[in-house]
Amino acid sequence: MTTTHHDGGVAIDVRDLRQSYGSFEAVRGVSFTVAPGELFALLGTNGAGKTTTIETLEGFRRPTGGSVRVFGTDPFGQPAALRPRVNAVLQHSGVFEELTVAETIDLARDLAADPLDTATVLDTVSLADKAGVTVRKLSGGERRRLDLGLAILTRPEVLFLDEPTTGMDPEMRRETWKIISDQVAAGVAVVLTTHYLEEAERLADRLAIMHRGELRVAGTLSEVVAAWGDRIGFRLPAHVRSRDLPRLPGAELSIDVREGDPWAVYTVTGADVATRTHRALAPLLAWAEERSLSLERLEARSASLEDVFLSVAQGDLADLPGH
Ligand SMILES: Nc1ncnc2c1ncn2[C@@H]1O[C@H](COP(=O)(O)OP(=O)(O)OP(=O)(O)O)[C@@H](O)[C@H]1O
Repeated sequence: MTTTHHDGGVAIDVRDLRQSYGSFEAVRGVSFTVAPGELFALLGTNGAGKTTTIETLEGFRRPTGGSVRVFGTDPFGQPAALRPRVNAVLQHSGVFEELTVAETIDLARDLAADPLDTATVLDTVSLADKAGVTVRKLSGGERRRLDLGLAILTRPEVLFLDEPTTGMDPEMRRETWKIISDQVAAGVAVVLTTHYLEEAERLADRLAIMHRGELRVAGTLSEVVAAWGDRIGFRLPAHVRSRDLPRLPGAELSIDVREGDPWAVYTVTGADVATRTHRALAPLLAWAEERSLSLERLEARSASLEDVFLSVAQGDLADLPGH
């Protein structure tokens, strides 16, 4: 019997998911939801557990703990109920090397209930001029585009994209982002894994950073970077030691090394960061003025997703606001 619950706008519901390979726990209590028309980006270090999470959502693995539901249905227990509604671009595509692009699309169409027509698929993924070329002869980026075409031709309501733009040049990547955002705009719920932070910045409605099987940070891009605060930084002037630097109100000082030189970095966190950053700058400039120091490469900026990612990757969670 098929039981499909309508979960008030939730397409994907992952609760305290755990997944082990033998005695090794690759996913250690992950929770998130994705709504129709929303793109959720799962970022993380190599081996963090992203692919394992996606494969569990696709029904390839039974969770060792917690639960996953897609439209209220258990993808491992009832895969047939979800097959018409879900599709994926996996890391390793399973296409036949000796078929042409058009033959590959036709084969996938034969298996689908209500597929897009071949010309539409070719046009959407800009492979019309490669229709007669065998898959073996496609470039890495073109193969990923074909994979995406095969995924969207079934008109899925949920799309799992596991590193969909790997091997693409910047132009093809941008075109692919447009294809993906068109899917989201049409109401598809998308879970995307990527190592390109810009890809997540451009596409994600919400994102999470995974490390060693756990979601360490999650939220919208602006929530994630706001929680990490602003940075005031400059190259440490010659003959100034870190202990000579002033304390600034609401800011925490650390010393980084950039391009081989020591840098002073003040991190400003808490509510109303922009005002606090502004207030911290005045005493810093006064301090430099009194000593006739010029603060080279002085910058005051919001944290970037890369700052947050690197902190998570380096595991210095003690420094991460909210942890
Ligand atoms: N079939 C398997 N058997 C045993 N261990 C596995 C298996 N598949 C994955 N792992 C391990 O589980 C952990 C999570 O792997 P997973 O592929 O989910 O990570 P990932 O975040 O997708 O990594 P990447 O970004 O490198 O693709 C890794 O330590 C990996 O070595």
